[in-house]
Amino acid sequence: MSTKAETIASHSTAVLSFSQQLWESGAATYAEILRHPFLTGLTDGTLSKDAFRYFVIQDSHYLRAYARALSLVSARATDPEAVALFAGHASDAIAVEKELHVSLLHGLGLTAAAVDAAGSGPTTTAYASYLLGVCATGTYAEALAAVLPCYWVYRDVGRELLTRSSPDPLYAQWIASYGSPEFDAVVESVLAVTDGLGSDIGPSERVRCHEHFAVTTRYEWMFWDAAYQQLSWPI
Ligand SMILES: Cc1ncc(CN)c(N)n1
Repeated sequence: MSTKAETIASHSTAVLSFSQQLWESGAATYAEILRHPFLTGLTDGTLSKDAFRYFVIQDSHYLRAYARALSLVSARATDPEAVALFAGHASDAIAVEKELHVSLLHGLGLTAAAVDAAGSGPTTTAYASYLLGVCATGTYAEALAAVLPCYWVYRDVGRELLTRSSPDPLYAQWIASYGSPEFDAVVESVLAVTDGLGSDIGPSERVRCHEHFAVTTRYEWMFWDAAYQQLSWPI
């Protein structure tokens, strides 16, 4: 039986691009994400507004941390185009929090003050801490592998959900934003940067990249699950 490192190394010599190799580490979780009742409830309109409210509030907190993580990815990049790409995405994450969430929050009867008062929940805090930890202390490739599911999972979920949309206008608005051609172009640019790194990465760093990708894909599932259950701090 081959070890995890040998399996990953054999993929790296196969025809798969680096991003496709990483995707394999999160593929089983991605299949579960599509089946999660939060997402099926978005498209059939049965998701409770309280669960969606929780999600939008927590996503505001998440996007603040995500912007800081992307700034760290930008600082670790050496290619000037990648530096500019991730710095731009960090700035965009702040803008998304302001624009998309302001309109969604308004539609949900929430205010920015309510978002601040709710604070970052347990799953948001854990996910954000993991991202920031890897981006601050890992290599550039590790940082990229950790943030990649945030782009890629949302793009693919957006695409998938767009085929079904939602009878609920607020849910349809959220689905349209991640299923848009503009977001697709953003994700493709990050996948191109990821694939450009593939041959420069050593075996142990490659294993860590796969671990980060698998963990943050799991956190994506957990983020929707936390909203579905409206998880709060136990103490
Ligand atoms: C939790 C989470 N993950 C990813 C995304 C898309 N950037 C998001 N808005 N929120």
